[in-house]
Amino acid sequence: MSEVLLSAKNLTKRFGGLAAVNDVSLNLWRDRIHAVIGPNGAGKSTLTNLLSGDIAPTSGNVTLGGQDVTGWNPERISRAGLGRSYQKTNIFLPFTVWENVRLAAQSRTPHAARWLSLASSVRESNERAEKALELAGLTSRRDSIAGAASHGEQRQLEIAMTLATDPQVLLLDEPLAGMGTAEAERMVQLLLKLKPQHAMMLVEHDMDAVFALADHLTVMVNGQVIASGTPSQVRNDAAVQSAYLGEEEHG
Ligand SMILES: Nc1ncnc2c1ncn2[C@@H]1O[C@H](COP(=O)(O)OP(=O)(O)OP(=O)(O)O)[C@@H](O)[C@H]1O
Repeated sequence: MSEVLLSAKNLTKRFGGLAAVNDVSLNLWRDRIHAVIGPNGAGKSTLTNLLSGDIAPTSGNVTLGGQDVTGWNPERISRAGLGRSYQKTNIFLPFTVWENVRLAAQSRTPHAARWLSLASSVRESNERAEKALELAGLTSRRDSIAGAASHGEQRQLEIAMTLATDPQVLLLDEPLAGMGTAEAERMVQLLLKLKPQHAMMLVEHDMDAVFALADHLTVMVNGQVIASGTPSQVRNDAAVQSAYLGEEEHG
């Protein structure tokens, strides 16, 4: 039986008179990929920012692993088990792939242990980094300079850096953006591999990937959820077709 790892209830975020996210509720389950789709300006990034703590909601709340995390800062939410990959890259380009993942793993070490360089904490973060590198399929690229890696490998590296923080919930912002067919296919396989251990929310414009990957879809327009359900329920929803999918010419 799958479990709910993150639950958002009646989330609203207002910017002045604009409700960028308007009364949105959703659950993220372990072993399920939940895609959030919608046209530009629908509120997908704002929703992601609300879940990760990058911005605080005007009203509503977020529960992570059964704990109310509403209003917590991103670092505290990350420590509570939420990992987020950003559209804009966080990679240190002159460093190697390994060094980037190692730094991300180290950020999870308590400050005191970090400064004292406790052997056990160094060992622990090395192990987390090794595991993340392997999960992301980058072990053979560990000594490559990140800046010299392909676009697809850099996106894999971002996921490895997120995994190094040992998250239960993954928020992935357009992981397929700018990828060619082969790279996109590799990323799809990676996300499917990560699925059993994680609850995943995917914001993605690539509709083929969304329909190939998602177990559940939430469709947003103008800050509101206009439909939510399985891909086939959403695909056949008249409101979705006229508001969004029709424009994509998706069969
Ligand atoms: N910091 C802000 N201040 C004011 N308005 C904002 C702010 N952030 C977002 N908005 C507005 O909120 C609405 C939702 O924006 P958001 O970026 O969440 O949409 P989106 O679905 O992620 O779009 P895209 O697919 O283009 O990334 C837009 O009208 C946007 O202009």
